[in-house]
Amino acid sequence: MSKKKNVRDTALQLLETIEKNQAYSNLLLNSAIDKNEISQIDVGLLTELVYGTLQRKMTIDFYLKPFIEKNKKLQSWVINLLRMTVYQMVYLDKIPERAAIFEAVEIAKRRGHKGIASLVNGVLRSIQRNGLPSLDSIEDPAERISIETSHPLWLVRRWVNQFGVEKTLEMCEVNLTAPLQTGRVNLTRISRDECLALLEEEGFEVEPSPILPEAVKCLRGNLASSKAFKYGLLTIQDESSMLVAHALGIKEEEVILDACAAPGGKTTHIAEKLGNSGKVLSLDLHEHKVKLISENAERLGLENIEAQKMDSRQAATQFEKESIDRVLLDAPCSGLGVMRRKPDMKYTKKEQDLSQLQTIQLSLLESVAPLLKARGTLVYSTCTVDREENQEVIEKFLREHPEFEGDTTFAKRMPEAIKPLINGFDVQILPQDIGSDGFYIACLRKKVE
Ligand SMILES: C[S@@+](CC[C@H](N)C(=O)[O-])C[C@H]1O[C@@H](n2cnc3c(N)ncnc32)[C@H](O)[C@@H]1O
Repeated sequence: MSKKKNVRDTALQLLETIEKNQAYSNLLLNSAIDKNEISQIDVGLLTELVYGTLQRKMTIDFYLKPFIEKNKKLQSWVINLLRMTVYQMVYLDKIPERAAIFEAVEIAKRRGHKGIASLVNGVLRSIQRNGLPSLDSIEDPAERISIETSHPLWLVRRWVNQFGVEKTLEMCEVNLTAPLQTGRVNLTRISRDECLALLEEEGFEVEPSPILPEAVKCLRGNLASSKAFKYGLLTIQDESSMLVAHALGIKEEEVILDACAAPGGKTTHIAEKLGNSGKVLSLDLHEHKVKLISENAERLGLENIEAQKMDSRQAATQFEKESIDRVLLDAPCSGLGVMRRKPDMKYTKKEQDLSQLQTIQLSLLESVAPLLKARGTLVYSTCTVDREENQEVIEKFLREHPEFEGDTTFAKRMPEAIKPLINGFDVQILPQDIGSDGFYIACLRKKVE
């Protein structure tokens, strides 16, 4: 049997690669786990060390600031080692502080030399002895939230402007928690109760969601490894994403266009709601992603999906005008609503990214709008929580397109838990609202001319 790597060495290596190459933490972590380099019992700790250190990076850097300022030439691996160890000392109850410090000093000896090991030991012992500096000295509320919850200041200021201090703090705090996995039962093949029973038989701890009739919450286990998933009875999907197919108000036999469809989470839900009748035209820009839509359709036994590679900004030239009953534009976006799942995103996103995205979002809407039949429904959605990509896009689109209006009947199609959040014909769900990802949905209708 090959010798397994030390879990903290591996975590440190991943933290460095993520920082240097701006690599995605989830992909790197999965690949390290798949390579089977660390022992199975260390998988949980590796995930905790990498995600936790990333999640709390700005707070930890505040604690480490005096030491880093005093030792300006510290190499990046030493800083990451200190971060990872402070994370264990402050946030992980199960690891005794002295054990965390001992492991850090051993790594410093292995990777550096005696001098570095002694510096690491000195910094960590000093924190252990003197405690952490207080955040009370930070007077500005946005700066305080930024350091306390480890979110970039530009983003916190933006959110404070849009949602106020209280909601921003709540959102940032929820972003630090681990998300619950949810699944969508394929009701064309099995009832939710039957699916729950199958999952329980396999040892999963699951319960029905009180929000949507097809949703299940997974409290223990990874649904991706279940037989229900393998045999196409289940899709892993956040509940906020499931709302989209409800917003569309689908009727059997209709033709629905999903303009940004990969990997097919919403396309397959729409196809299920069509009861395998009608047709879903599913487009995506990238060939390899289109393949994912087809694979998911096949796994779920859905035969009413036509997936094809297309730049949907050209869709108006590829399909007949007014030929589609309902259109979904689940637009490419900044993903600020799913930060819980991708902590590295907090440090790589730039404010200017948001306005560039608005241009793309508007041109996609522009292109799909003529394809819709009169009285047809157009749903625009994103997994972000920013006005510039959400309400502003819809306001601009409606200003340019008098043939469209907000569809206020949309509220009737939404579950009770969402109704208080609805603002006429759109809804901005924040991650703290119903325990889902942050998500935006607007529902428009084409008028009869
Ligand atoms: C938010 S994701 C879609 C998620 C998908 N609706 C689901 O539920 O699984 C946005 C998708 O838009 C695709 N995309 C971006 N620009 C596009 C374009 N111009 N035309 C078509 N697809 C595009 C991306 O490749 C990405 O897969």
